[in-house]
Amino acid sequence: MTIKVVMAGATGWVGRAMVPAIAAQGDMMLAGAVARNAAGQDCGGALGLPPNGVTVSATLAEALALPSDVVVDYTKPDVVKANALAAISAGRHVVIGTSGLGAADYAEIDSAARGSSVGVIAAGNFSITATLMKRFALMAAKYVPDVEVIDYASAKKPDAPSGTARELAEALADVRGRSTARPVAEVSGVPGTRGAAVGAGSGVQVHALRLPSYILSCEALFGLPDERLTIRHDAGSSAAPYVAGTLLAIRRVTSVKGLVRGLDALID
Ligand SMILES: NC(=O)C1=CN([C@@H]2O[C@H](COP(=O)(O)OP(=O)(O)OC[C@H]3O[C@@H](n4cnc5c(N)ncnc54)[C@H](OP(=O)(O)O)[C@@H]3O)[C@@H](O)[C@H]2O)C=CC1
Ligand SMILES: O=C(O)C1=N[C@H](C(=O)O)C[C@H](O)C1
Repeated sequence: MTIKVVMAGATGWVGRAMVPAIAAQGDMMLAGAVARNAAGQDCGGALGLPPNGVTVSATLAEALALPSDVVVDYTKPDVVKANALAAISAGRHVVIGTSGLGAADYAEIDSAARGSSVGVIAAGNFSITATLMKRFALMAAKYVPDVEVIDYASAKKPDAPSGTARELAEALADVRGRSTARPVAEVSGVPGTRGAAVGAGSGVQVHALRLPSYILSCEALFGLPDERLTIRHDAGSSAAPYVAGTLLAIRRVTSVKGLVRGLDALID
């Protein structure tokens, strides 16, 4: 079966890496593309590639008027949830790369997907080394309950924390034991400097830095008396590392019902 894929955010940093990658797969075809500024243009031409016969739509609703199986979203944090729910209600499976959503949003998306008998795979980071970072951090959290997350991104990133840090903190909060840190409510001075708690229960403190020069780096810091462990991922300047994980999710999502969160759930 050929998987017909709609790429929402086709002209963006990740989308423009995904479009030729999808076209190069023997079991996939690009069935639609969404981006406002290139609306009406041939998608290949809009990316400086040979024409591919897919006309860019201004909205996902427009792209959903044509047949497709999977919608991939790499758009913006303020667009992704509505896109995902619209795709689900149109009976499409969804792969979510866009950041900005948390556990409550994903619970809603999961319920909608189950209601429509479609699958959703979402990952804050589709790169293999970021996924390993999450896996190693979750292993460490079983032994070391005191952990905090530092989230480094560019000065212009519109959301905080990043998708990478949010998924990591929410997952860490689910497995780690009781922190020995003084509760933030009992801290004097400027308690906000202790970061924000992300995740269930008392959460995991996340500290988001936004500075020119960073793409995305994420650190889980674990502390025990007289020793520390740092597990860190650094993203580079190309979108290439996200392509293979997103293609894997496109293949897997057609046999999923409801939400699967994290690329780590798809790899052994
Ligand atoms: N999960 C992962 O592994 C990764 C996640 N990300 C996340 O993915 C998201 C996208 O990142 P990136 O590719 O850098 O973003 P870009 O800003 O480079 O691209 C965004 C794309 O979405 C389109 N878009 C934006 N707003 C709308 C809208 N309202 N309607 C339709 N299309 C829209 C843009 O086109 P136009 O403006 O013309 O509409 C563009 O094509 C971010 O949240 C980022 O954090 C990034 C890398 C990896
Ligand atoms: O906005 C970005 O650039 C990135 N965002 C993703 C996130 O929010 O975690 C990750 C990616 O490495 C780059």
